[in-house]
Amino acid sequence: MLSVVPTPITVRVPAKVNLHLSVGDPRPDGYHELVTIFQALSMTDEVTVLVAEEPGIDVHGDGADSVPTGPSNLAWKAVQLLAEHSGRDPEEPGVRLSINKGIPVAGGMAGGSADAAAALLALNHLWRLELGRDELSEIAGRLGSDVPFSLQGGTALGTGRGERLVPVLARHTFHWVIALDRRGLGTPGVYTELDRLRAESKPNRVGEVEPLLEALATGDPRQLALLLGNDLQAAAVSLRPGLRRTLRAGVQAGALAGIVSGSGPTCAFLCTDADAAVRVAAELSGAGVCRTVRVAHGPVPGARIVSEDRADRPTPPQVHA
Ligand SMILES: C[C@@](CO)(OP(=O)(O)O)[C@H](O)COP(=O)(O)OP(=O)(O)OC[C@H]1O[C@@H](n2ccc(N)nc2=O)[C@H](O)[C@@H]1O
Ligand SMILES: Nc1ncnc2c1ncn2[C@@H]1O[C@H](COP(=O)(O)OP(=O)(O)O)[C@@H](O)[C@H]1O
Repeated sequence: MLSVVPTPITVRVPAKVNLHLSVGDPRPDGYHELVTIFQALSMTDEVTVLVAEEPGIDVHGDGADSVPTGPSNLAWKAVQLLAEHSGRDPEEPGVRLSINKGIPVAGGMAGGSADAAAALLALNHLWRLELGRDELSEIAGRLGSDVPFSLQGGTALGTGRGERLVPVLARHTFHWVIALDRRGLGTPGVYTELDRLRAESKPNRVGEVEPLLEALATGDPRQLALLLGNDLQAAAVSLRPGLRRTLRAGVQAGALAGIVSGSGPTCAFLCTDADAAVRVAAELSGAGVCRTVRVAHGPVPGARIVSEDRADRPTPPQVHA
């Protein structure tokens, strides 16, 4: 018997940085109420989904060794949730995932969330579910607080756990230098450390978000640099004191400002323009304060299909006997 097998679908999905991250008190469900501004950056993962009798995941690229390939992989959880949602057997979804990591693992740049968002979008097409963005975003929010933003991309205001999003006007491109640390930091531990610090002293809190929204609208990186703020930074630095040196080194290298990205330990440095970012990156890599340095820009779009060769297209499909 002949059966037509849809060809694989690849989705490219961006990392994020939080330009503003205001963390409230813990809620009864253990999450913290946030007011955050996400920006999607030009560091990306690629996730390919393909129909396969033998389900599974393979992971390639930077940090692949520390990404789980079993059921705890967030992208696999996305496969199972979407299978369940669409009446398939979540234990036998009949697909393989191939993940190519360009986003640092456990770096505070939402790499796992990005892969989950990519898997949702790719399967929506592979399985021809035709779910709209709102429905996908609702499913994404059940996988993790950052997953809806990985789908949406651009620049957005996040509230609630970070999953309720409103797009933000940011007409200009901002240029960043990203300093990757040698080891990751676990997100829950960083939130717990912030609660601990707050119980014993009164660490500074970031201010209101409105001035930062105005700076984004003007597109002036100097104005934006003055307003970057992250309540989790103190907790990340407390757990990883070496980050203080990294943050200082980036500014000494010529960045306008530096910030810990989300729960860290990655640090993001805002630069005046693309040339300045290249200069800062070169100097920072020579300072020996981090594992590696990259240049990125934002905002960029959220998860999007970069290769699609569906059976209903004029190109011939693969045919398996
Ligand atoms: C800190 C942030 C900032 O954008 O990102 P990362 O730096 O980790 O990428 C996010 O809040 C991380 O979002 P995400 O990684 O999706 O977190 P989730 O899977 O939903 O939750 C993991 C754990 O983080 C804590 N958590 C997360 C979100 C939130 N608003 N309050 C919390 O306290 C909880 O301990 C939760 O059990
Ligand atoms: N697809 C995935 N990519 C990366 N990490 C994953 C993935 N699925 C599960 N994880 C686990 O999630 C943890 C957090 O990873 P990641 O999402 O990259 O960081 P962060 O939450 O700091 O943004 C990792 O330590 C890893 O064990």
